[in-house]
Amino acid sequence: MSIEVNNINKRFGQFVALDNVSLNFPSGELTALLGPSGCGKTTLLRIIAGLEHTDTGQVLLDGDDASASHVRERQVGFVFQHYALFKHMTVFENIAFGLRVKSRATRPSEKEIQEKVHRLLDLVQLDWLHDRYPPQLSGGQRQRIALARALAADPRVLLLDEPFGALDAKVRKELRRWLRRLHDELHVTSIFVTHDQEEALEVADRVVLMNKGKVEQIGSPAEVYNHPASPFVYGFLGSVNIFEGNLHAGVFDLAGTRFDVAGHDDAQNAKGLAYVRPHDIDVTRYVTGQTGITAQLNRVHAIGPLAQLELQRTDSSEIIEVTLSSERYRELELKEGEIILARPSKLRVFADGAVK
Ligand SMILES: Nc1ncnc2c1ncn2[C@@H]1O[C@H](COP(=O)(O)OP(=O)(O)OP(=O)(O)O)[C@@H](O)[C@H]1O
Repeated sequence: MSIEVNNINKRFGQFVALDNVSLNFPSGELTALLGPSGCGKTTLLRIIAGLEHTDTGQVLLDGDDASASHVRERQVGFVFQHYALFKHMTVFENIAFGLRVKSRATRPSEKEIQEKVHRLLDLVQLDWLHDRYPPQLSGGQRQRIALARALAADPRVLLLDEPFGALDAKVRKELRRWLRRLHDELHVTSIFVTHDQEEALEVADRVVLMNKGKVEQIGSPAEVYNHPASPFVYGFLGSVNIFEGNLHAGVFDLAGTRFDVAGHDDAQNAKGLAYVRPHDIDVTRYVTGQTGITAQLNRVHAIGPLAQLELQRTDSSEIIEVTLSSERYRELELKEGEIILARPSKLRVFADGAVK
């Protein structure tokens, strides 16, 4: 089922939680809603589910206005961070619960319930735990059971609100791969809320980046990571260095090095801010007369295939983060404390006024 939200506005008192949000969630895709705490992700999810009303705007499910339809009619499955499984029921009965409470006319037979629950337990690879009680499960197992329980009702949409938020890093990683595989099998339209950028980039078909109740960017994980549309997205997805420079007629001057930058032809001696990823900076030993940002090499952290360098500009106290391959770092034979030159190989410039 496809989901469309149009011009959604939502306030809590004076606080604007969602500011004119319009989005499309294509059928069968797994979309991540990503953004910092309080940006409105959960509110949007609850509005789609029908658990929260909008002030203005529309939710369309498969093209039909859902405003009048009750939560139950929307056929939405939920998994939350702390999903309350019934502690006094076995795993099997937890999953069967939604089927058993159906009205007599729609309730499956006992045989059908048995078959369906075992099928779901197979799907989440936990059939061997069917007669355990929730307190006898690990956190990761509990979330997989929660997902099986959400799937029991044959939802047309699956909404997951930080489903792995309470688990430790290693289990989170395993579970997000597992979720991706499960999604590839089932293809239920799914929306996944997270504030963890790595999780969103690894799991989702598409990422929606939100900030302060607004959508900042929508795209595939590669698009949003490689081509951030705004300074916020740059800063939120990975580390970034910000350099101030002069922007004039399509040229950005950074400490004497000039870069042609697209989209700024009209700029007249304006202040610009260049956003540069740590791996898009090269460094060389200092040579008089060569251009580049002069900096002192403060510290190096070289473990594994990458070397992380911390530099301090000599003309200000600003710190620059640089990532090199360990091989390149060894070739350079640099020493901590040495003065070196840093040169961005790729940058994206925003006029100062565009930076919020
Ligand atoms: N029922 C409510 N009453 C008042 N304010 C609310 C209510 N629900 C949410 N808010 C506020 O709306 C904003 C958005 O909340 P929301 O839960 O959607 O954020 P979020 O992006 O999911 O954040 P988190 O990652 O912390 O869960 C927050 O500032 C929150 O305090």
